[in-house]
Amino acid sequence: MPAKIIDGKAFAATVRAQVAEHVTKLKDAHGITPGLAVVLVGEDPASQVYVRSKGKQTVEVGMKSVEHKLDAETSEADLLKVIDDLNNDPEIHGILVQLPLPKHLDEDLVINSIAPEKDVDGFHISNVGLLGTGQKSMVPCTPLGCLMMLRDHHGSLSGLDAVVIGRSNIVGKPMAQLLLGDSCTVTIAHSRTKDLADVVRRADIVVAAVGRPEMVPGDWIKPGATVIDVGINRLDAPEKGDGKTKLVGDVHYESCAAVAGAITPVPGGVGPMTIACLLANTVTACCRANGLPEPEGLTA
Ligand SMILES: NC(=O)C1=CN([C@@H]2O[C@H](COP(=O)(O)OP(=O)(O)OC[C@H]3O[C@@H](n4cnc5c(N)ncnc54)[C@H](OP(=O)(O)O)[C@@H]3O)[C@@H](O)[C@H]2O)C=CC1
Ligand SMILES: Nc1nc(=O)c2c([nH]1)NC[C@@H]1CN(c3ccc(C(=O)N[C@@H](CCC(=O)O)C(=O)O)cc3)C=[N+]21
Ligand SMILES: [Mg+2]
Repeated sequence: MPAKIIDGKAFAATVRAQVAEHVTKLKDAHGITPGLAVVLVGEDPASQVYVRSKGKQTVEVGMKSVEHKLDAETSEADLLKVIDDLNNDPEIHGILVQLPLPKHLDEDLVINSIAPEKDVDGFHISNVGLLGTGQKSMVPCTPLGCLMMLRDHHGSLSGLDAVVIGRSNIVGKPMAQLLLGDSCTVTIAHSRTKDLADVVRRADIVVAAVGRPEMVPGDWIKPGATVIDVGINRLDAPEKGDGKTKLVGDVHYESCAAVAGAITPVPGGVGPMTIACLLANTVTACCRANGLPEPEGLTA
């Protein structure tokens, strides 16, 4: 039987509808509008597309959207000043600094300068520590989106073998924490892992977050396993015409879909869920800032 395709685009639309409903409540009952600020340093075209689509969706769910575009040579002091102003702005409940930053800027320092309660990416050391100790935190958007799709598909994840390929601070590590929190037996694989194929073959759940186009072939997948493809790789697609490109994930979709029980496509899988979870985190942050009840089912 071919795999069930987990439709992240449709799922994200339902998450955004829940966010929009909660935003309306906040406005009508309390006169509060959640606000999200996105800070982009430099002119990476891919980041610009992504920032634009976040801004558009933020407005569509009824929230305030602010974009700070700083040039690539911005000094650390100037960037920290922008963040400090946003930390102190009562109309801003969420702050996202688009990564990666230009090399002259210290990413850890910059991220840790965001007020933890406004850190809707969940990258601040304080949120990382809270998540790792099972306390209420801001949960990173991409892993949260993956978790929502996994819970929806499986019901309970308890006791399942999960393999996360990739150990980055923004995807792999927090993903592993969330799976552990849902009582999976978790393995984190990376570039030094021996016999990756054998490790992946044991998994009921495979999350691929590597950044290598189509590197996971179908013959690594246990029949019936769930495959979550986080990878976003833009490749040239001369077959579509001159200068055209296409997006592919970190798994080889066709061969994996032939053996998996369920799989997320690229595009239309994890990506849209990431943005929806960013909006969800912003509403959650706004509710916490105002001592109001949080939307249910929109965090881990
Ligand atoms: N859909 C979405 O919303 C998002 C998608 N992404 C995408 O997810 C992917 C991963 O992103 P990110 O976590 O930031 O990437 P990083 O480059 O930060 O991390 C990649 C990880 O993959 C590991 N890795 C590299 N090569 C191999 C290999 N041959 N075998 C096993 N492991 C390997 C690395 O291991 P080591 O640590 O040993 O070097 C590292 O831990 C990218 O394609 C990115 O574009 C990212 C964020 C959001
Ligand atoms: N501070 C920070 N937080 C992030 O969450 C963050 C970041 N920096 N830097 C870059 C990565 C990447 N990322 C994506 C989110 C959505 C899509 C997405 O919506 N993708 C669509 C396709 C978009 C297209 O066509 O290009 C899809 O998969 O269907 C992709 C990638 C978030 N990131
Ligand atoms: Mg990275």
